[in-house]
Amino acid sequence: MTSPATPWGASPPDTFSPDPELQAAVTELGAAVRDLLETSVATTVAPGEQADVAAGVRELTARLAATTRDRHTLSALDDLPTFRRTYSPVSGVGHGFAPPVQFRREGDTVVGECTLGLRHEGPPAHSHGGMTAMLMDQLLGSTAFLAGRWGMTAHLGLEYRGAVPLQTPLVLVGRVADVSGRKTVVTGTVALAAEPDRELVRGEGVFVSPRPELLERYFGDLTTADGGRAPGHAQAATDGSTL
Ligand SMILES: CCCCCCCC(=O)SCCNC(=O)CCNC(=O)[C@H](O)C(C)(C)COP(=O)(O)OP(=O)(O)OC[C@H]1O[C@@H](n2cnc3c(N)ncnc32)[C@H](O)[C@@H]1OP(=O)(O)O
Repeated sequence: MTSPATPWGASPPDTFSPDPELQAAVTELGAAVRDLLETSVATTVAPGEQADVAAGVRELTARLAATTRDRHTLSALDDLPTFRRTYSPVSGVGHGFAPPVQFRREGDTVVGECTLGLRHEGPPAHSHGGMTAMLMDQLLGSTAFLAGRWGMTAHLGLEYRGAVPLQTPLVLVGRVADVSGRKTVVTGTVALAAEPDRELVRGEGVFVSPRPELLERYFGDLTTADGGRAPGHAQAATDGSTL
């Protein structure tokens, strides 16, 4: 496999060194919010207690709102060349909704494990179909990325073959199926970790590295956390040779 690359360039992961104190605090806050979200949809405590807790949560939110970033500003913990995204709703340790899933290469596949919670519920006791689609999108996109082929989702197709249970370890496996020009086709599955060969969801995605005009339109205003221009500003490969 080639080194992961994005329109923002390719850099070895060890060239980005985020502030460890910030990383630890964001990870801890993400975990605490995750617990809060999960417990908030599971709690059966009395209405008065829930109202009291809501008031306390609003106070805490006001403290965090003292300084915030807008959508064009990267988090100080994020690195575009290595696609390190701390607040991804699927893989971000700083995101309370995220399971979160970490993906790794295994041979010619990309594998991730996670357990969904009540905050991801669709049909009772089972995953929302949109949540499973989000998992699949991230799995397939990460599979393309870890094969050195960054792209945006142009097409995502899903077959829901079995309901995905909550609070049960899952295994996600992705594989690059085809590569041409700026386009990468990836397939993937979601299964129970205890029964990895029985596919519950099967997906196929087409990931396309956008042409330069689109990159500029989407990401041209991005700045780093300290107000500088985003590193190695977006430049599309025209033929996919570096992606
Ligand atoms: C580690 C990272 C994990 C991230 C996982 C999450 C990923 C995401 O959520 S991305 C967000 C969701 N996606 C989007 O918002 C994308 C919206 N769509 C777009 O911006 C554009 O349609 C985009 C960028 C996909 C393609 O635009 P553009 O660069 O103009 O492509 P275009 O020149 O038309 O086509 C390039 C090639 O792709 C093909 N292609 C484009 N769209 C599709 C499609 N839907 N299906 C199949 N092939 C397609 C074309 O046929 C063409 O192929 P070929 O070179 O063989 O002729």
